Amino acid sequence: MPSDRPALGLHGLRKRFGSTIAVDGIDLEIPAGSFFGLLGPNGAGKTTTLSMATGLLTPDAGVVIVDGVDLWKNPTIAKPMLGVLPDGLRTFDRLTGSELISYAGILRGLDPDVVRERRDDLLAALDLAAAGSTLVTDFSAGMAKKIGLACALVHAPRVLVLDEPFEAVDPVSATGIRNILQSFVASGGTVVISSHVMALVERLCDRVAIIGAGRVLAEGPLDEVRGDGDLEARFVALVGDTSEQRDLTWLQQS
Ligand SMILES: Nc1ncnc2c1ncn2[C@@H]1O[C@H](COP(=O)(O)OP(=O)(O)OP(=O)(O)O)[C@@H](O)[C@H]1O
Repeated sequence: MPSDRPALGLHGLRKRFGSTIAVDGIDLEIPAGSFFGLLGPNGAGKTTTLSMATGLLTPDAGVVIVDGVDLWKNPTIAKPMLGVLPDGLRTFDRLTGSELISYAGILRGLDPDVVRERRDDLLAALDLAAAGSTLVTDFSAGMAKKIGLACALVHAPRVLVLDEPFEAVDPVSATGIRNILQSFVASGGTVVISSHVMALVERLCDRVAIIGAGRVLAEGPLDEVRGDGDLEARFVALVGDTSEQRDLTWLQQS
């Protein structure tokens, strides 16, 4: 059973890169057992937020609490509770997919026999048989995403934080990933994803947050955030269309 304690709490998170304020005071509580969607336009601060929430990027200010443990004060206790799929993080590209999953498992302190068993399960479940013996450097974008997901899952963490897990993944694989994540949540696990695909978020997530310019614009149960319309309409209403309207007449073919 999920506990009453939030699986992940972000309190007053801030991050600035030079003159760019990427995250401007984000507060979010993600209940245990929820499937949480983090939405926002390009450059809204999703990746920066998730990087700070998972110990990959030091916040300028703020606190991250994983199941009651302060991540930045007690990383050795908090980090093993997380399974993280970062966005575009470089990895060891002279390893095969299979070796990379094993490495992730060993790094988490798992017994080698357990690692082997889980690695084979993950390669099969994520349809990664070919990637198992392919060097990371030769991966397609979708293969890299799926191996990254396998590395995030191998130690059976309590909380999965996945930055755009469905990006570049084919529809059959996406169905497999959806099934894995949904049964993880049904068993009491917590999933946080960022995504630009509204239909997917509406289908999977029970809670969402929409962020813009590094701030939370709306947060809560999916039905409350989207209100009477759909999520895309709410997203556009909150974020606004900032693109300049121009007719690209030079693009017209006749
Ligand atoms: N390492 C960095 N150095 C400088 N600026 C950065 C860095 N990382 C992010 N930014 C800036 O911080 C802001 C937020 O970026 P971030 O990648 O968090 O947004 P995002 O919501 O994940 O965007 P997208 O949907 O396009 O992936 C942007 O203005 C970006 O240019």
